[in-house]
Amino acid sequence: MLFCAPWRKPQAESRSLSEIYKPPDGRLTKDVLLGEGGTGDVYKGRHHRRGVVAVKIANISRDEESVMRELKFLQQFGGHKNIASYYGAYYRAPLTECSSEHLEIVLEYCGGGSLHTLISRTNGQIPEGDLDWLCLQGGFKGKARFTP
Ligand SMILES: Nc1ncnc2c1ncn2[C@@H]1O[C@H](COP(=O)(O)OP(=O)(O)OP(=O)(O)O)[C@@H](O)[C@H]1O
Repeated sequence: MLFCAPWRKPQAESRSLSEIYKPPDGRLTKDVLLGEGGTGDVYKGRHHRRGVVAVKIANISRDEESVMRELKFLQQFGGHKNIASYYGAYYRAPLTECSSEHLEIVLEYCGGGSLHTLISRTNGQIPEGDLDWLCLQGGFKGKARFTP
């Protein structure tokens, strides 16, 4: 049986985003562009402790609410076997007065590519065994089964 936690009014966060999401203690590098999403571009990168990761550059100046919603989701569900793990987020101040503030969201790198890529690559003819596996999973991170 499922129980819902009682709703509590969120406490006003008095700290700034730059205080909450401090830049990493080590280095986070970005390499090739993996894709573009609603909240920002995603790069393959390397984190000093996690190794190969995906880094989403989320523009908080443009739509802070969507970015925070996505972050909340990742913090809550990132440990699920079908959802990329969330490793942390780092605040990047604007470089100039005209540029934007960003959060660099560090995620588990999923090397299998997207379902969309798989459909295109197989011309819509996903092998039956793979299809069974995908349906059973209800989604996929692509870590085990497919290679890019
Ligand atoms: N953890 C990851 N590992 C590998 N590639 C990723 C990862 N996350 C995203 N990508 C790549 O970046 C693309 C954009 O991902 P993103 O999650 O930002 O957007 P989306 O899910 O396609 O759309 P939306 O932002 O609207 O939810 C994906 O299609 C995928 O190619």
